[in-house]
Amino acid sequence: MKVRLKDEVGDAAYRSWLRPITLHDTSEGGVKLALPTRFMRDWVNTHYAERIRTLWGAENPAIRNVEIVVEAARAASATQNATKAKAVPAPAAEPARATPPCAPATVPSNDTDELGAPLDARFTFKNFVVGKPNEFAWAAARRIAEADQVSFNPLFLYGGVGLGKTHLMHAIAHHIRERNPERSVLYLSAEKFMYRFIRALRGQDTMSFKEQFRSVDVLMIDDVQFIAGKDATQEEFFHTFNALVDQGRQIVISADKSPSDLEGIEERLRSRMACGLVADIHATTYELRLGILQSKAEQMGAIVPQKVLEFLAHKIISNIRELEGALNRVVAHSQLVGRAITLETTQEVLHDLLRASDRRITIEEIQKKVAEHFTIKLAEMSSARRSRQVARPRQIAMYLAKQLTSRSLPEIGRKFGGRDHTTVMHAVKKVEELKECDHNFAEDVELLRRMLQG
Ligand SMILES: Nc1ncnc2c1ncn2[C@@H]1O[C@H](COP(=O)(O)OP(=O)(O)OP(=O)(O)O)[C@@H](O)[C@H]1O
Repeated sequence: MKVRLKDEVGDAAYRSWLRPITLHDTSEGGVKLALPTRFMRDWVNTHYAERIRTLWGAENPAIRNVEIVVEAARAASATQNATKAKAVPAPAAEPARATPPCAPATVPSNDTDELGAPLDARFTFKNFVVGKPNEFAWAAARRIAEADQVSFNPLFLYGGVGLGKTHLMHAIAHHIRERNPERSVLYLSAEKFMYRFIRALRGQDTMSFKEQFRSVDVLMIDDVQFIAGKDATQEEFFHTFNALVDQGRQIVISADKSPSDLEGIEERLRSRMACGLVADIHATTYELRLGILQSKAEQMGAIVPQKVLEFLAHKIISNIRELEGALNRVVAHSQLVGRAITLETTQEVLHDLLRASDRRITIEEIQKKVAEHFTIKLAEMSSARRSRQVARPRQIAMYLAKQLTSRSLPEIGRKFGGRDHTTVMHAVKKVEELKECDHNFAEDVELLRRMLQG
């Protein structure tokens, strides 16, 4: 039968799907054929089962029932590998996330596989402070973490830089693993997904890539905006996504924008990503910032006067990562010099940060100043017009926004008529190139910078 099938489906498909089939057991009138993973079983069931039954029936008329199953022993080891694979260090090629100060780092693992990315042990629900800006995302994340059955698929979390998307994703993974260690949870960045995919393509090993990704119970992909414009990776992700949803597995995705605002992502993938629950995390409020500072100080076992916490919550408003960094600096300084934390020492230690936040230049200010300087309408900063007369000042404004504010590329792009982060990147590069080769241009940009910095 296998020879016949090989002729019919071709060598590659045969090697991928049919050669691994083994005879599981036979009973009167029936036979069970086994495959090592659920994904392979489902694939063979969908694509080849009918043909197998016909051929089997022709060769063995007494066999009326052919069932395709997952062989327990091999399946268990496949699942175990997938489960273990998630908590291992990222390969060197994956740019590491900045490790926050005092970080007790990641959940340890002895595994050598490198499918997923490590989880930060501090990013739990217990350590996540809930407030108005994030309560919806938090509630959705808890629901996913606590549910035994998929209620909405995928969960799509989005929000600005450093507002807690990764923290919530790790919290979901920790919670599921604690409650149900049997469930395989795979967390990784979209960048790492792409890296793994390219490696599989190069090594002509896409079969095992597909198998690994499609046999997990929960797949979590962080910063999906990274695959914007990466067509092959999107295609693969699209199929992985569909295969998992079809099998009733949970998917959680994060991004810096909502699915409908993601540029460079194919329409069919965007609409798939939007069809579950989309939950956003808004910019922080004073109350949330204060709550987070209190919680972080407590976790660090540091005595920080309430006045200092309130001062920081008022002053550091950009994002939670920066807020946390400021508190870490104040506490570290006090421990190193052996002095209690006061409002004065805090101002001293953070003088650079506070000066920047006192005179925080906004993107709107930059747009206005640049538009005035080049005598174009302010609206051109966000318009779709591409003539040099308006495009160049727009690029300069993007460049200055990158230099003079702490906004991320996607945030800057949003302020310029919802442009993609790659457009901002291109603008920054272009202005840098022009500054190098055109002295007058460089002077113009420098003048604008000085005017903005007062
Ligand atoms: N509600 C919260 N409670 C406690 N800590 C928080 C909260 N939100 C964010 N943080 C902390 O802020 C830092 C940045 O959060 P995180 O890395 O999750 O942001 P992000 O939204 O994924 O950012 P990016 O867009 O850069 O990927 C982390 O140290 C995280 O623990």
